[in-house]
Amino acid sequence: MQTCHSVHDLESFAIDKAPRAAYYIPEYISEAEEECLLRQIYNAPKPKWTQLSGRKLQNWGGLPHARGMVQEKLPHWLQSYTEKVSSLGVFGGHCANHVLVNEYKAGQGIMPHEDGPLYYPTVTTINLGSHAILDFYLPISQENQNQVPSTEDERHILSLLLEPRSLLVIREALYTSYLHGISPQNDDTLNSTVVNLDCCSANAGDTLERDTRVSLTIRYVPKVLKTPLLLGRRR
Ligand SMILES: O=C(O)CCC(=O)C(=O)O
Ligand SMILES: [Fe+2]
Repeated sequence: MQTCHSVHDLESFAIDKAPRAAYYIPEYISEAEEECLLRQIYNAPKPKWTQLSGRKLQNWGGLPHARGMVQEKLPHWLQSYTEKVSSLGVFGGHCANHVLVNEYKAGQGIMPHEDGPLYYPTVTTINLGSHAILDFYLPISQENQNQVPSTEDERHILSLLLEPRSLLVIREALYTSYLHGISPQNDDTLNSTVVNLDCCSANAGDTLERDTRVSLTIRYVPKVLKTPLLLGRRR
């Protein structure tokens, strides 16, 4: 297995058939690390979970906000992964300070969306438990609505298979100019729109049954505020 310690090493994991830039590293963490992460996630206090319509999530590091994020210290079990991923140099020399943990049961997903301007324009995802198919779409905007097809199917440009223990990195135009989402299904048939099968253990034509998947989306929020607690201490 190739090792990956810097942006330079990362280039060898670039997915050529995707617009710039997607990187996919299979078996980025071990089975023991995967188990340990899942144990920590499910050991978190119940109120840490927020139930949304198609998934539930844990937010770590603070709530991103236009005025700045009041930063919260990451727990040690996440800190080691934010450091490991940041050492790839994907956050412009900064260390990731924010992690969303998403849990999807079979049949759940996330609507096509952009991650928005509060984050540094790179997202890194550690995949746990079960696979997902991440779909990318051309967005519709005021300016391009006449040039872009109207149905979601027609705007779909490609998909990526995310297998358990892999790392995905999305940045540049693929991050800023496309939408991404996961459709709410119980299984996925791997067709020719899945462009990273060369690097996966599953094969074209396979149908993969979904089980519970947990993703860690690790990001850097550039705008942070000093904590009110610290400000309050000044005399
Ligand atoms: O679970 C995933 O891989 C996608 C999550 C996502 O798009 C997000 O948290 O913004
Ligand atoms: Fe997203």
